[in-house]
Amino acid sequence: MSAANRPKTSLVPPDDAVAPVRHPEAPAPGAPLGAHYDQCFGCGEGQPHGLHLQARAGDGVSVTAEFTVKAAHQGAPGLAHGGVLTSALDETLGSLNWLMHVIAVTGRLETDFVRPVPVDTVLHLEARTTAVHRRKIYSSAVGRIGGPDGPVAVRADAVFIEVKVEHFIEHGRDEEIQAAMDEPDEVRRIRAFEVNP
Ligand SMILES: CCCCC/C=C\C/C=C\C/C=C\C/C=C\CCCC(=O)SCCNC(=O)CCNC(=O)[C@H](O)C(C)(C)COP(=O)(O)OP(=O)(O)OC[C@H]1O[C@@H](n2cnc3c(N)ncnc32)[C@H](O)[C@@H]1OP(=O)(O)O
Repeated sequence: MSAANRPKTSLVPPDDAVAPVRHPEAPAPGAPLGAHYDQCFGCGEGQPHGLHLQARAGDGVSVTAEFTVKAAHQGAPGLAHGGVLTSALDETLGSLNWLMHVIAVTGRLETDFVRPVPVDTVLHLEARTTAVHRRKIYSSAVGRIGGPDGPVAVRADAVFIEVKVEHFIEHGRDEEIQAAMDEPDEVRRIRAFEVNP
């Protein structure tokens, strides 16, 4: 069966899924994770059009992040675009894989929009990995408004799929791949993940 015809993977882990394992060298709870790629739309500091999300490690395999909705993120007048909020959730969920020293891409992501999010609102994001099954990583996130304990405005469930570094080298545009390979920090970061405990 081709990948395009495969039935959607359930967002509920199978019975023989296992608990996620925090890597011994993962940043301590409270420490910032830093950007995984300077030009990333979600977290890259060098990306002028990006969301500039900065995730911090939590306990176990969990993270927190804040995202301020700007005027450039509107869908309806004065309200955040749902796709932008989903991007913020995707990035926050994606950063969880860093705590396990696993390189993974989003396979499936489902968002519930619970409350409208006005411009200038700070979205307080929290995400956690709940289970791992072979290459599949199951994670969930919520975004609250009005403070870290405020009401939930968005929530999402996702399945990430573990990939090798070669995934990016094979599929990425040569120009950007070459530039990333010329960055010693980027290469060190990504190569460190190839050796798992
Ligand atoms: C030294 C140079 C460095 C260069 C790189 C530099 C930096 C890169 C660093 C980090 C970047 C990492 C991540 C980015 C982080 C955050 C950004 C947010 C995350 C994203 O925004 S990321 C972009 C959007 N994302 C994609 O661009 C994926 C496109 N897609 C594919 O590339 C393939 O489709 C793939 C790889 C997903 C699977 O392909 P495949 O052939 O490897 O795997 P296969 O088919 O064998 O499936 C194996 C098992 O996964 C299940 N499975 C497969 N596909 C699924 C799906 N869609 N949903 C649910 N489950 C799925 C199967 O059901 C099976 O499950 P089971 O084991 O139970 O049978």
